[in-house]
Amino acid sequence: MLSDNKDGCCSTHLIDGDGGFNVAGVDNFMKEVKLAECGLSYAVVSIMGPQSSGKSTLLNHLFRTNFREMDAYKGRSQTTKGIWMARCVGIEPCTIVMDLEGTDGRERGEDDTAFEKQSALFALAVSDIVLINMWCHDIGREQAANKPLLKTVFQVMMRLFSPRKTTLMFVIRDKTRTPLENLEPVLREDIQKIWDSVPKPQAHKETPLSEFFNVEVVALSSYEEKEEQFNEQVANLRQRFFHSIAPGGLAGDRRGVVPASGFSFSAQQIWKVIKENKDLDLPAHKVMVATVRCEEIANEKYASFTTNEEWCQLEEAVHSHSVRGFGRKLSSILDTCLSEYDAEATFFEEGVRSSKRKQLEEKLLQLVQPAYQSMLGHIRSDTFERFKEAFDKALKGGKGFALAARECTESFISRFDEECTDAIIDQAKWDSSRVRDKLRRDVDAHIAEVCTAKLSEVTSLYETKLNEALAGPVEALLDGASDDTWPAIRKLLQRETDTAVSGFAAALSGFEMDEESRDNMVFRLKDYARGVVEAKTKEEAGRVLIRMKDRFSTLFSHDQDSMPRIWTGKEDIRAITKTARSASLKLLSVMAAVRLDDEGDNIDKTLSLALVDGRAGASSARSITSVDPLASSTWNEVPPSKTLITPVQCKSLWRQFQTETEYVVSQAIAAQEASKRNNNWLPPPWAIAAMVILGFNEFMTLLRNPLYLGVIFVAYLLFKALWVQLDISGEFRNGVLPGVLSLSTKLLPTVMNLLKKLAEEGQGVASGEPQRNPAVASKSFRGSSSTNDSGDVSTSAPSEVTSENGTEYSSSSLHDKMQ
Ligand SMILES: Nc1nc2c(ncn2[C@@H]2O[C@H](COP(=O)(O)OP(=O)(O)OP(=O)(O)O)[C@@H](O)[C@H]2O)c(=O)[nH]1
Repeated sequence: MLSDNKDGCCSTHLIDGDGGFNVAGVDNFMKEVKLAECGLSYAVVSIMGPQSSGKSTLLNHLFRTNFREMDAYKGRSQTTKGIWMARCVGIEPCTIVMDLEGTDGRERGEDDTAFEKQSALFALAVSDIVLINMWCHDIGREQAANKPLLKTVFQVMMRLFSPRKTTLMFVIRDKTRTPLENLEPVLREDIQKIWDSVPKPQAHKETPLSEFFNVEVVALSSYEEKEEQFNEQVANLRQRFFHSIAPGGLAGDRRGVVPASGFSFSAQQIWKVIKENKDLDLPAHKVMVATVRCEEIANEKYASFTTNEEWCQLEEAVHSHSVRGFGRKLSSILDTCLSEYDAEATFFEEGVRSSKRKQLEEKLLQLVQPAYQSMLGHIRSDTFERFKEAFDKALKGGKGFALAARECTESFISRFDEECTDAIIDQAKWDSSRVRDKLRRDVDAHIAEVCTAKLSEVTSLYETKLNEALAGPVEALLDGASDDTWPAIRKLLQRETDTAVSGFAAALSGFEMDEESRDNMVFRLKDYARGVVEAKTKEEAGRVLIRMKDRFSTLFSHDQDSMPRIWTGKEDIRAITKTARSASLKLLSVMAAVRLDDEGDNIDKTLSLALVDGRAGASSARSITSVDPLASSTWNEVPPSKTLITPVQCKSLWRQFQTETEYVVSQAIAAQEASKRNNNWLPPPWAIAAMVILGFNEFMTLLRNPLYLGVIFVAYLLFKALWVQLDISGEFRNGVLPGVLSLSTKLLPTVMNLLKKLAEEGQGVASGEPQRNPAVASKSFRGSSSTNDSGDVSTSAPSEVTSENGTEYSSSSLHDKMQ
């Protein structure tokens, strides 16, 4: 029910005739006249007076409104029902005027809940200026129509806890010739009388009327009879409503005024209280209105913040990555939101306004906090990742570990602080120290992890170096076991350890470790070096028997020039064996214990005495000295931790060694004897001399008759062929009797075969085919091959035997037999 005229006046039914508050109508009216934007710069004027006393006519002329007026020709009857509201046209600041239903009407009752009283109280509560319309002729009259009205006004005024000072403007209508100067005192006297007659609460018993009201009086000519004058006087009166709220203006003290945006709610609540017939506490009402309105504004601003595009984008972005200028952007959005609240709530009661602002701020900050935490999380993880990269780069660039760690930590923690400052929301001032602590912990943990990895890298590097520098040489030194082996190993260990330790200490210097930790690490490296030597020695001790056999074999089968030995019979096999065994025993004694601490021991002597030197006499003295020095599981001077081969094990190993080398020695002895036999093939010199002297005649006969020589030569060839065919020397190798038996079985077939071959060859000669003598060819071939096999052997007849035997006696053959 909103009406508008062409002049821009807008009016609405505020309260209908049944006392119903037109909420929608008022809200529409407020939007239409943009009342909410007025803040405190607005005034409310209301008019009350007897029914059909020309109120609407006056208001329409005074404020250019469009209230319904009674048609003059229809007679006096009620036109205005309830309360109407309109905006005054052309009056600044915005002035709202309310036209109240006329009093004294026959339609309403007289009790306290009468609409007349309720609307009067409402008008007093919300208006700055109340116009009281009265007929001029009612002034001074005892039964005047305005008296009950004034009584009502003064009575309801008491129901306001802290009444505001309202301007009561008495508008005298249809003024007579009596000038206003004469009328006014009479009117004021009437008013005073009514004030005095009104029962007042104890607190206001003595309070004068002027405490509650500014009383103004104006008189207007009759609109119906002197319209021109009426219009002129109304125009003058209109001037008084311009800037009515300014100091000294027509409006009252405006103590209970609520900001324009809260007008609708305030009016509604006041009407509600009045309808419930309760007293009106305006200050409390003001606070209540402020509370409700500020909350409404705050909720509105909160809602508009949640849908703010800029904020939504920022929130979405910060979920996935860090946003530059996050704090600045968010602070600005929050600031705008709070400023808007401030602007709208500025005229409401300060205490309420601030507390609601605080609540709004808290709610907003609660809303944005996850985004801030997310931002801090991004800053932390980004900083940490960048720290790791920079730290790695610094280390690769050769910077000392501790220095790099210190510089990178400082640099990235301060970068984190900078970025946190960038993310700080002005309104919140949240503390980022917990996230900073977490970053610090992550950084420290990473440094510790890298430190451990780098230290183990450096350690394993130097351990590898030590391993390379020690394992091979130690093996070589142990292989050439002698009295100097352990001194040499100790020297090698010392030298290599010193080299490694100096390099290791230099590498550790960058870590700036405390002295104790560094010493511990150096100590562990030294220990490792010893461990390498010990492990190598242990490994070699595990295959000492093979080493001993190798050494024995090498020494036994080779002469001083490392040439393979040929057992010609001149060698002293016993001495050679003893030397080789002593050397092998040295190997055993060297590997029996780890001697890195240069503490003398008698292992070598004990072993020599027990196994080599003392052995000759041992058998004879066995019955006398029953104590075996090797019958023990520990060496006297060596702790068990350093013992690799116990005395008992040495003994057992030596027995095994002897058993396994015995065959080689016996083979050598056999070879030597065979060699001796071969060398003794020719008869002794005296026999040769006897043969020459005694066979001189036969020799001369042969010289004289060459035919004998030819026969002898043929016989020799036959004999030689038989020798070769029957392998006579081979057959007799196993003894005389087996040789004779074997030859007797093979002789006849071989002779037959030989004769057959000769016959075939004779036949070949008879048929005139030139043919080589196969026996000669065979001999020539075998002779040359045997010469090749024997190498430097040059004896003629026995050379083949020697050469064949010589092959068997060579060092390699001996070795093969040992294996
Ligand atoms: N005598 C006289 N009559 C007037 C004056 N002004 C208006 N009227 C007449 O009084 C009658 C009622 O005028 P309204 O303006 O409707 O009066 P009202 O007080 O608004 O009436 P309700 O709203 O019903 O209480 C109309 O016929 C007017 O012409 C005036 O100054 N003097």
